[in-house]
Amino acid sequence: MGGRGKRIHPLPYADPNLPVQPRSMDPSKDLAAYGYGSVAWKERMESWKQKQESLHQMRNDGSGKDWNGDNDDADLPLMDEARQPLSRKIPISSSQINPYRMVIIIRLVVLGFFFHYRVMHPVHDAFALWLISVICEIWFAMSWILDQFPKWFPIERETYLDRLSLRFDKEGQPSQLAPIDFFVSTVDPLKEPPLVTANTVLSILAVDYPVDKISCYVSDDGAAMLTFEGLSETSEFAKKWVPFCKNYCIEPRAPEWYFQQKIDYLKDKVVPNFVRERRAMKREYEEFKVRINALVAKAQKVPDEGWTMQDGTPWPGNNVRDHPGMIQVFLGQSGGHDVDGHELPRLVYVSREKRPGYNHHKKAGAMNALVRVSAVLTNAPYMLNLDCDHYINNSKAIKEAMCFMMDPLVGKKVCYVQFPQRFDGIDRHDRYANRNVVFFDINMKGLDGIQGPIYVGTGCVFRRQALYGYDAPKTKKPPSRTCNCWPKWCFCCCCFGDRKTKKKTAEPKTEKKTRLFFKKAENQSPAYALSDIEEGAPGVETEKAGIVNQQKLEKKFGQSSVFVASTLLENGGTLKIASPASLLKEAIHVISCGYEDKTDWGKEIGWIYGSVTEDILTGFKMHCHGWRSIYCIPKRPAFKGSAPLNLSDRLHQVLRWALGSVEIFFSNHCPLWYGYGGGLKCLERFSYINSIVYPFTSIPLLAYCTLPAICLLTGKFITPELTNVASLWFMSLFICIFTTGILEMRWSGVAIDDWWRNEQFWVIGGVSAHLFALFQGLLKVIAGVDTSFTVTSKGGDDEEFSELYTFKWTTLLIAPTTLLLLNFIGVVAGISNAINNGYESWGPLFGKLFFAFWVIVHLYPFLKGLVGRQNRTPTIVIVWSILLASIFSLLWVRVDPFLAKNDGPVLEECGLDCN
Ligand SMILES: O=c1ccn([C@@H]2O[C@H](COP(=O)(O)OP(=O)(O)O[C@H]3O[C@H](CO)[C@@H](O)[C@H](O)[C@H]3O)[C@@H](O)[C@H]2O)c(=O)[nH]1
Ligand SMILES: [Mn+2]
Repeated sequence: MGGRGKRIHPLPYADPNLPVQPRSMDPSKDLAAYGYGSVAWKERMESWKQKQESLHQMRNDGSGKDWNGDNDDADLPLMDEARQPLSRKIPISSSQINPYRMVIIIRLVVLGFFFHYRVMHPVHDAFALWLISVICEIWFAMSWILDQFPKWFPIERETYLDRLSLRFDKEGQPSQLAPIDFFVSTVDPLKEPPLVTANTVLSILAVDYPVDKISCYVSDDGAAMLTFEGLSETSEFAKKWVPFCKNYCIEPRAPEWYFQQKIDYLKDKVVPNFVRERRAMKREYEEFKVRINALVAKAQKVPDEGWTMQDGTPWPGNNVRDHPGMIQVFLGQSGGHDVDGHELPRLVYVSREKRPGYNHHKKAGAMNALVRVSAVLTNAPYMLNLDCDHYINNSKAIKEAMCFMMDPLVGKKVCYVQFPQRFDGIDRHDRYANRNVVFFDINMKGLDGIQGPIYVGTGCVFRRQALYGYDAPKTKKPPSRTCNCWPKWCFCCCCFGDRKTKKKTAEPKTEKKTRLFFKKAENQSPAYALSDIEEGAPGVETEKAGIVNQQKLEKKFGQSSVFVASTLLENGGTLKIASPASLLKEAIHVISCGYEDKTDWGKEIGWIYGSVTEDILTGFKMHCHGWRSIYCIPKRPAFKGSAPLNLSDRLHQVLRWALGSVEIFFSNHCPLWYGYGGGLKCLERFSYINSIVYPFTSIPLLAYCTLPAICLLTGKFITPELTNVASLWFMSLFICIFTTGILEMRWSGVAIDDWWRNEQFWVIGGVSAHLFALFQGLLKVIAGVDTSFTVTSKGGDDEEFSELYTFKWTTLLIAPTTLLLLNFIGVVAGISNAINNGYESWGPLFGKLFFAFWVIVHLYPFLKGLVGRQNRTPTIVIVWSILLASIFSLLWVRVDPFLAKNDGPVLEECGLDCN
């Protein structure tokens, strides 16, 4: 991990010859955006209101002025439908958002008075309790502020797919939609079943987009022949599946989920052949599934001599930690057509080289390898990355993204379009808040009104140029990288041509389809020397300048002229003169493990290294470069994935996320210090800070959850006896907290149970996984213990929810279990004590019991998970009966184990010095 000294990189590539755009920072605009209640803010509100009105008018008379908020003064003349903006911002209605904002302000004021009271009124006979609780409360208040204010300007968006097709995809004309490369990452075929990956790949190949514009790259970090063979089977099955999807417009286009739908599949279907074809296809899919199962069964036991491929050669990836890079192209122009004779999208298997002694950077490293391979082979200007279990659920998803990316006005500044993560197969009550609804439907909408949502690792369409570490273009004039402003050596880039010309001149395939392409490590060298690229570029001077430039770029992007040349093509396209075989050779070169040495990969370019939550870091970097991102929520969820169902797996996932945040906190990319003076907006920074400091909240949370038990056991409390004024502040604070919650649910449409699950899991995760993450993170910083990326298993499709009830013991369970026990004991002790001491002691007890109750209800789903299903009812009954039994027995015997006398030598017993 880099030192903390080098934090700010004002202009990382200040090379005069490079098309670096100065950052688009407009201080006046930024101030206006964040000075709540200031004059500027009021003006902004006014102009917004005016805009709303004119917008309304425009809708009514159907004129097409650009009203996409980002370009206030862009004057598009009134034009026909095809020239209208492709998307629109929909602010939350003021009747919903204004009360919400008002309550937030009130809450802030009340909080001030609350703390004034708390600080001025220490509890003298329980000073430690008071001090700890006040510190915790201050911390909670601060984390509330970090979480709350990025939700000040929530927005939603609407896309116009019909306008997109009118403009770029007219019928009867060659489509002008931009090409896109799909990335799928997989690592362990046992935890991530090949059938799951196959479904994802099939949903990509069948997506509703021109075939010649899409390519699918699958990264196999496990170098598993099972994955490879699974993909080979998948490519064969795709020849039947893809035309079926397209002919009958079915959704979703992942067969497993399509056939599993419990809806009337004949609804809206009018083609007479459909029923017959569907039946046949279902059969085909079942046969395919069995073939995959057979592969999986075969892969259970590794033969002594390792795996052998069908042609008899040994599988190059037999040693997972030490193997060459492998690439295999399935389908595509020369890989056979579908059963209707149409072309299929390219499907590329990629397993990057692994050697001992190299840091492979987990998923981020895999993604960067794909960025380079795809740049060499297809170089689409956009790419979409998906985890192997996240299939395309809405075949129009890519078009949705293009409504932003290809919009001439909004698009240029957009680095990525993030879709919310949605899940299948979660238990109805979503016990462990797997759906994360609060995050995806509240926080992310809030961020979209500022600088855009954070990147969540999957379901995200990127602009390739934004991943290359460039600053965002200025608002007014989007950059045009035409060749006349470039040194001559770049001329050859222009003859790379775009895909369409390439398609026509495609060369005969030289590789036999079944042969896997890989190369031994010893003689890895660039397949293209600089001279190849410069062929035909006249002029010694310019040539020299070109070489210098080229060298600079190679220092940044690595030693591949083909790759470097590809980075200069803003609109994509590849080298026309090269044969597929030589391109594959180059592709092997760019996935070799030494390739990234001494380059900017993972530091400034591509997916950023240094954290197991590479996603936060990667998005953060782009926002620092002044890009904005877009949050797109189509009616039909764009992508769907799976989530860990049982308690232990879920806690481990949350542990990894929290650990990733702690890693970022201690890295030089910590949002608290990094990137000032760049393009990162203030509230956006708040949100990033929130997303990396939250594991630290686990410490005050743990303390706060222990307090009620201690209070009950000792008979002390964290506040002195409340005066009327004081209880007024307490009450108002409670009411404010409650109302913000309610109003938030109202504008976002999140249901109360989702919201409540989120609260519960915040406590459960907080006192277990986040706490551990903190320790592991510190261990990493102090002792250099490396962190690992444990993938979650993407369950099978066996018995429904059986996963939910599996119980696996892990140390993560200790802290919450102890808390639960302590609070139960506290309740028992408190009640029995009150009974012993007569009527007047019930009043103060009430507050403490409420406090303990708060802890117990938050941990309730945890208790359920602990208890499991087999003896679900009995065990809970047992727990409760133990509780009640002890209360009554204590009452009966009238002994009090915790209080010897009424006025308290208890303090020594609990170990707290409360004075
Ligand atoms: O060395 C590795 C480790 C993981 N992966 C892939 O990373 C993805 C995510 O792994 P998963 O176990 O499903 O993690 P989740 O917690 O479910 O994933 C969320 O959180 C991750 C960050 O921790 C993000 O990378 C993911 O995109 C996001 O969906 C999977 O496709 C893996 O195949 C690799 O390619 N190489
Ligand atoms: Mn996952």
